Amino acid sequence: MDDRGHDVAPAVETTADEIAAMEIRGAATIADAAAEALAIQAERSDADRPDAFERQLRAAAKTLYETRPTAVSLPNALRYVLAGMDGETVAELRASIVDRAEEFRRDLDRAQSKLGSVGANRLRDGDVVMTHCHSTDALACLEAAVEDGIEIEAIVKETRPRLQGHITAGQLREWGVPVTVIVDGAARRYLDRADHVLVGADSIAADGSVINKIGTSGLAVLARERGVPVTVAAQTIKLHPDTMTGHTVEIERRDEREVLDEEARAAITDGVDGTDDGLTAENPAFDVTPPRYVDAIVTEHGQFPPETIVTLMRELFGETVDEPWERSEITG
Ligand SMILES: O=C(COP(=O)(O)O)[C@H](O)[C@H](O)COP(=O)(O)O
Repeated sequence: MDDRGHDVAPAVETTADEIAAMEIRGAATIADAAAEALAIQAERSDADRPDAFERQLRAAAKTLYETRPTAVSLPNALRYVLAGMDGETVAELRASIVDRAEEFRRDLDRAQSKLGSVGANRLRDGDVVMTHCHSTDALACLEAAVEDGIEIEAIVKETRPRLQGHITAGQLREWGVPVTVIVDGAARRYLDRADHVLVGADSIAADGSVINKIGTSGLAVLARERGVPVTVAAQTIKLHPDTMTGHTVEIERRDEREVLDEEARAAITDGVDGTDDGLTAENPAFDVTPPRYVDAIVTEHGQFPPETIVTLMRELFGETVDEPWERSEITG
């Protein structure tokens, strides 16, 4: 039994804790880790009956699902793997989950490299690309461009409060791309030098809205003002099926101490008598960029103006939103 009251393998709990603590982070990486964790649950299950095995798998999925609410790649991954659970015996069920998780992880990889080639087509020699946060889908486009011999430069927003921009900067330097790191507030000034804004996504809604790291929407508005095109790199696992029926995407609110730690709080309240209940910090982790500020969404199926993404969603999910991220209850 884990701290969340679910009967799951310790390795699944560890993965869930790492996702919650953002040691595993970024929508695609979270999906990959969740699929791997379900395979581990299947491999290590001590269930002696098929119904007990299924219950454990659904409990593991629930434990993973409850970690972070915004990246739809997480429930999409869990549902996809669970939907492949098939067999009459524990051994058959186990094999089906392990195979399905492997297939999922392979497809995720393939989709990202395909998307990378599509996105690289938007870049030309000498282009300067401004990034926000750290997105493996966005980086796949830049990697493909570098591999094609296209010379690019990057302006990397540091991305407060967790500074994921530093991860982006490190990766780009490894590939030999010249990088300028800026504070988030300097974006407007540096957009004058940028030819593209390139970001990832945690979820894409049916109306083409892009849900990504807090600060993305402000950057997109500024980019429109400056006439710099905004490209969103997002595999179809980021398409949010529930938004096809009018649901909105939950925005994660993280601990205020990420914004204002105890030392900073103490410095601000120095001289205030007693407990200063009047000082709070807000820490929404994501925001919503309306489709009118986005020029293109790049997926493994090609690139789309955001307003047309619903057509791709209908093609992939059908009217019943069954495919390819098949619906199946995460809990039993
Ligand atoms: O907003 C973030 C990460 O937020 P956090 O650091 O809070 O998880 C990334 O842009 C998307 O998840 C896409 O990443 P990827 O392209 O790797 O899926």
